[in-house]
Amino acid sequence: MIRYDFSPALSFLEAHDLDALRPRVEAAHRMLLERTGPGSEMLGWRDLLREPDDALLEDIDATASEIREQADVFLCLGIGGSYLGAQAVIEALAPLFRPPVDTETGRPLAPEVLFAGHHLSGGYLKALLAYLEDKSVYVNVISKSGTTLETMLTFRILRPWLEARFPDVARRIIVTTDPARGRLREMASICGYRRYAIPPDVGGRFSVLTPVGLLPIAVAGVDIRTLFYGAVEMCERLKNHQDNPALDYAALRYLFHERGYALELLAVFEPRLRGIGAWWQQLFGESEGKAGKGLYPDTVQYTTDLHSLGQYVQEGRRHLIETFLMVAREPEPLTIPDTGDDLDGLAYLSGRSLQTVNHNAYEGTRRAHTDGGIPVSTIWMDRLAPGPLGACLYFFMHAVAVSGYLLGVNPFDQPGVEAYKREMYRLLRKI
Ligand SMILES: O=P(O)(O)OC[C@H]1O[C@H](O)[C@H](O)[C@@H](O)[C@@H]1O
Repeated sequence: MIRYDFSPALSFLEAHDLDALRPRVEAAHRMLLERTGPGSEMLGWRDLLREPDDALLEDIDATASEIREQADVFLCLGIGGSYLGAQAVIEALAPLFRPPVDTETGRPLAPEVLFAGHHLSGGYLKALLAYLEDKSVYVNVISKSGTTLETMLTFRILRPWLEARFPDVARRIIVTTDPARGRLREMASICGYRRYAIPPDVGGRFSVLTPVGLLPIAVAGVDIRTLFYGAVEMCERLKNHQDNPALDYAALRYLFHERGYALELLAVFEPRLRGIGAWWQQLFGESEGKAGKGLYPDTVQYTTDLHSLGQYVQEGRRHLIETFLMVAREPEPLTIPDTGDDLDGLAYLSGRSLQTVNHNAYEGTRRAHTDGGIPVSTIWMDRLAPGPLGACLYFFMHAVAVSGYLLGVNPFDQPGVEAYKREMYRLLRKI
């Protein structure tokens, strides 16, 4: 379900570079599989795929069905890995605009899934509260630590608002947090909120296939079982050293990192994949950005960004590599009509699909950027559907673990994130 084509990038390397790196790539891969690398206590994101908990998937689906029945809005409070995975999969697979409506009742078939607690904007939250007025609201408070300021402050503001409007408020608040510790866990126990557990050995940026991502994704109407088992299948496939696209991707990134490249652009041609890019940025940035190492991860959405950043990518500083994330088979094509005239000079495209034009835009961009001195490679997902997307999520998680080990860092911790928090709390205690 995932194919990685790195042939264009090879022209920027010596013939033996990849083969010379192979033993180190396999050693890094063995570290992951045999749990001998740094951070091996945090490999729950693989274990939950190797021993699927079908009862949990069914429970999440049952809760999601209740929420889909009862709620107009499902509000997810979380930041970083506690919302990026859910947002990414929902953006990729759920209806793009308003959810479909029940033809008899006129009610939307699914609630709007909205996000908050991912910043400290008072204006945003005031506008959101006004929007939620007179709506049936369920809230999922998601925090592994149970102490993250943005999430918990937002919940502090929302709690009285919910209590004033919903007599069954305890039923409408679902907490996803550590099963044994943290303030949020205690609050849920004291206030009688329903709880889902984030496995202690799964880090936030690796938690999309736990209840952190799966409950919001299920509420949005996405088939979480097929998503989950797409990842299970990919986890099984990537156990082999041979014919392993995740190892090839990790190796290519490492080779260019060692040759002084500083950034990686993940380029998508489908706006629905922009959220996957944001999730990928945290996954790679937070896993590799340590000890002065790591390619800075950035996401671009083409062809849109070719009209704003295309100049830089084509002729700016040659310090970036470009990885395209493409969908091989598009859903129902949109055909360009024959308008009976050629006023726009585009009559020659009549009868072709817009998807065909977009794919040719990709091919043209790939060639131009290669000619412009950018090492380009492409990750192909065969369809934009739950199974292939689950495979894609696991592909990136597997690749970043191996890539982090190649860099000689622990891919599963994030000590640097505490620095700004220390400064911020020092100031907050003085206000
Ligand atoms: O889930 P939480 O504990 O609230 O953490 C949410 C996010 O913030 C932390 O500071 C880390 O940088 C992230 O890895 C994490 O996903």
